[in-house]
Amino acid sequence: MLDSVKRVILVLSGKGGVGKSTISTQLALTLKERGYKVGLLDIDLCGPSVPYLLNLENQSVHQGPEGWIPVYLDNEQRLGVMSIGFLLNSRNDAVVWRGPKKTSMIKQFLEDVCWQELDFLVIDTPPGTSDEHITVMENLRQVPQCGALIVTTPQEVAIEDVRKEITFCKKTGIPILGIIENMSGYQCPNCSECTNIFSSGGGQSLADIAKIPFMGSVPIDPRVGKLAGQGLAAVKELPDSTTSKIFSELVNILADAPNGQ
Ligand SMILES: Nc1ncnc2c1ncn2[C@@H]1O[C@H](COP(=O)(O)OP(=O)(O)OP(=O)(O)O)[C@@H](O)[C@H]1O
Repeated sequence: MLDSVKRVILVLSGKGGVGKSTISTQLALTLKERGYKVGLLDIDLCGPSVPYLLNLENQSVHQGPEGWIPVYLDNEQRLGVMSIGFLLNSRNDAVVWRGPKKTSMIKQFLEDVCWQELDFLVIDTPPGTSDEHITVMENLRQVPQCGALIVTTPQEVAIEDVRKEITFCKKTGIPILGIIENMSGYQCPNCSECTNIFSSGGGQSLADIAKIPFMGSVPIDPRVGKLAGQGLAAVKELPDSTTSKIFSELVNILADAPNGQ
């Protein structure tokens, strides 16, 4: 039920393991810390990591009279979460489904979850451009305030795949909000110095070439990795970190953007 959702942010990546779920969860947590009502929908059917990242692994989803009731992170119900992970018996269960079954599950996720009134719905997608993406894009096309945030790492191979994501968004008509680079160098937790382990500046130069806003570079910060599994926001726990600054700025941009673009 997306009628009660003001803005949808689709988080995409060309490759797996670039930190898309970390970015999605930290974005949702930052929005919640700013006082927004937020939903986080994990449509990575084969590798749902959001329940783990928010320390909600033992929770399950309940069926209410009007549809599925999301799992809430907090008592005030400011952050609701829906993931296939809540429907599996164990973290080790594998979803071995063909396209049509995946498609109908995603449709259910988009149509049958009672989100209540939401300021933002953040959707964490699987890597690449699969059946799940096509289904979600087709269903979101009617949502006027919907845009995609593309996550990449600085390496050339990841950047190459972002080009495909850009083309995919253009073909499916979803506006691109911007590119965010993750794992951009290693930030030492002791001295805060940042070392570029991979190449640097790839996300920024691709954004310049494609004329897409660049939303910032999140360094590899072991403290951010540790927040995973605890459902904690970097903006609250690590207020002086680069990661915190990037997410604060990202939320400023998203909050100010007219029509979500
Ligand atoms: N900026 C960061 N600093 C430190 N660790 C990070 C950072 N970003 C992600 N990680 C860690 O990298 C691993 C992969 O991140 P994540 O699960 O978010 O990637 P993903 O792109 O969603 O993966 P998949 O494609 O498999 O769903 C996790 O262990 C996460 O804690």
